[in-house]
Amino acid sequence: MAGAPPVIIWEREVESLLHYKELIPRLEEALGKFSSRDSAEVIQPVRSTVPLQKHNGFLGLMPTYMENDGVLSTKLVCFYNRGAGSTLPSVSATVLLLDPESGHMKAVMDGEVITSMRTAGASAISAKLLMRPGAEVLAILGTGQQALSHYNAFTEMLSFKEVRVWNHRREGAEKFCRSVGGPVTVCGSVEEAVRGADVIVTVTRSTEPVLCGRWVKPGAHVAAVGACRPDWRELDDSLMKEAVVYADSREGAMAESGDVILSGVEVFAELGDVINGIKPAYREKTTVFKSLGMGVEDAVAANLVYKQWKAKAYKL
Ligand SMILES: NC(=O)C1=CN([C@@H]2O[C@H](COP(=O)(O)OP(=O)(O)OC[C@H]3O[C@@H](n4cnc5c(N)ncnc54)[C@H](O)[C@@H]3O)[C@@H](O)[C@H]2O)C=CC1
Ligand SMILES: O=C([O-])C1=[NH+]CCC1
Repeated sequence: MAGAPPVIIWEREVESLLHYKELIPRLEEALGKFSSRDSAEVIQPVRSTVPLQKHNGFLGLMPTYMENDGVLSTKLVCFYNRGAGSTLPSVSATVLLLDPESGHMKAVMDGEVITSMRTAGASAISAKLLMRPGAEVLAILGTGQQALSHYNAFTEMLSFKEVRVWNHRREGAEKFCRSVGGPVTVCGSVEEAVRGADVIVTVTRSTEPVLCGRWVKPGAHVAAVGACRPDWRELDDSLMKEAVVYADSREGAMAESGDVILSGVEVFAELGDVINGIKPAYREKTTVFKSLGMGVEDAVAANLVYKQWKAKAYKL
């Protein structure tokens, strides 16, 4: 017999219920649980992906089960490499939260805010763990959705004296500056943006390297978020070979990251290995965190949204 119908929690409401201060500690815990490879903690296969050739995109299916926490979810995410003229978003997502015992659907949620915030949250964790102490300059390459969430997460959770942005279309960077709260410098080239930067975030839709190792200060930390297909790149070979490479999921990076696969480098550790104290954080070296995005990040974010929604609905 079917249970109660699922609640529907859409974009504005997700936005009002999800906050980095609550999300980031849960993400950190989840990354650690994922890397423990304990099936009672997290079961999360590498996402299966269906090409949407006609639309230059992909549908990714991202199921996750956290038995000990009683959380079962799946995200359906479509991501596209849109042409310059398109007004449609590059990422469109829905998260389904289920009761693991009955299989009934508890909630259907907008997944775009969740995707933006959990991705930026994971990158902020990578910077907290891997950037040099006293980091002052943040450079963001790309000025779309992920750039905005990364700006918000990094300025809220960490502290920088200077934020620089670059976009392949200058008007995009200028619009970004007008839309954020604090001071940001628009740079005319990638080199200008990243020279001397302590932390660099790459959040572009590029399929070719945009960031070259020769411009990157030794000891800088790079959170590489775009290029989530095996033949897409954001970082050049010299940077990949110079850096100690961390990833959210080793299997994910080896299956999906063009920067890892095509440069031929090894993933040194998962972020969760560092969180679990299994692998060191080489803060003094140049480090790359290759983010592909994981279902477990969506699961904890969606579970948090659902709990907050229930607390609000029932005034708990
Ligand atoms: N690692 C993860 O968990 C996630 C990764 N992504 C990926 O992150 C990237 C950014 O996503 P969004 O911010 O949502 O996209 P968006 O479309 O909102 O922003 C993309 C930015 O890249 C710029 N861009 C487009 N073509 C470019 C090119 N050839 N060279 C340099 N810059 C270019 C655009 O002007 C824009 O500033 C995408 O590749 C997306 O697939 C998105 C969600 C999660
Ligand atoms: O994890 C995620 O949701 C995505 N990774 C690449 C595009 C969307």
